[in-house]
Amino acid sequence: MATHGADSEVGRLQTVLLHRPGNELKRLTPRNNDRLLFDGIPWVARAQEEHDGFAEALRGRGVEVLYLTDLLAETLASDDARNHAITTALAGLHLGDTLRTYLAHFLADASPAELTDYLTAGIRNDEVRGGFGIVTSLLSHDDFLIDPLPNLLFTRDSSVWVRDRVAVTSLAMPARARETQLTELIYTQHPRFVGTRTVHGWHHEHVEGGDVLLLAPGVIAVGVGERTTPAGVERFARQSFDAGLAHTVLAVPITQERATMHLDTVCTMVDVDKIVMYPNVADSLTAYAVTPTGDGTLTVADAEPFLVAAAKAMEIDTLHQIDTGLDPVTAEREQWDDGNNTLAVAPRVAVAYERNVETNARLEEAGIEVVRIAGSELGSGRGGPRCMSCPVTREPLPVES
Ligand SMILES: NC(=[NH2+])NCCC[C@H](N)C(=O)O
Repeated sequence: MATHGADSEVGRLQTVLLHRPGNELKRLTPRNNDRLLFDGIPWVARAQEEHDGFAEALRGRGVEVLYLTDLLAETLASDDARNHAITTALAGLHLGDTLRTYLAHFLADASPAELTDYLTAGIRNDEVRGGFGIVTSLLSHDDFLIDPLPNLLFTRDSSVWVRDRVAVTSLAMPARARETQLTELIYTQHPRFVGTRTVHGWHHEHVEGGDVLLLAPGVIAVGVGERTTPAGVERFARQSFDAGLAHTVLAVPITQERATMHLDTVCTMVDVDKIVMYPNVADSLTAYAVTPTGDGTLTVADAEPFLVAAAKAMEIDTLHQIDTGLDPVTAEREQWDDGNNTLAVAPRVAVAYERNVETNARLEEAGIEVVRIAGSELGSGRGGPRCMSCPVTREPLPVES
């Protein structure tokens, strides 16, 4: 088993998990896009081109790019994994036994590549050639029997590596819940990952990877808002302490609304002690430091300004906020377009959407090298370079002497 893991947001990125957008995006219509968490209908071919540009930019920096669908298809070569994937995908109570039995046979006959496509792009009622019964008649022709997963694109949310373990997350929105069945399958059954120890899981309280920031080795910030719940952060903190993954978890309340669905929509680390932050929240963001007591209980400190609590936990003088100095309107526009959602490939080198001209200029003024990528179509799902990537391996940060 290769060694995987990450203990920061900025250690040199070695291996990353991406999902190249595919047929699942072709399922989006003006009637289902809200439910499927897209703000528009992307031009799929262009989204793929943009995504290929993203992957190339990463490879150009020496990063190994893994694709989720490749790993899934390889995983599904095993009968055990296939059976598991089929059973969980068909567990929904909307199917009924007649259709479920038909689909189970149909999917069992599919090749690993075909099955991967069905599991990610879904199956519509009118695409099925058998299993006809009362459910087929009463569902409408465009109802999904297996939901498509257009948000697989945002691999950050469906798993997160902390040190040498991977947390399979628990996604809050029904449109995304099934994603973690796939990441769990990959991490438990793909030959590359067999033996990896996991924490959390889709059956636990909600925690999404976009809320989890590895501020420094041993210090994890977790946003709590639309996606990660208070109970989710409690469970995650306890598990992280028990597994020796962290000594402090900072629970960071964020506004429960779409524009700030995850902590990484308002701030991301760009250096060991530098964070780019949406100016409109910078003054109000707070954190509760959660630490273990040793007897299994948790100590919760009073809320403090986020940057103060973070610096204390990280044992540094100051966590510097890159002051983008933007006026509130420009700041709000660029936040919406994921200007603060950068992916560090090394300390002081960050991938960002080219469209966020002002934020990028401020990053450069602060000494951060910005690797720009196109994202006009990718951005319609509301996610930037950080959301679209799950770091599997980062070089550990050098230990300060
Ligand atoms: N880590 C993130 N900010 N992910 C963005 C996810 C966007 C996705 N459409 C959703 O609503 O879930």
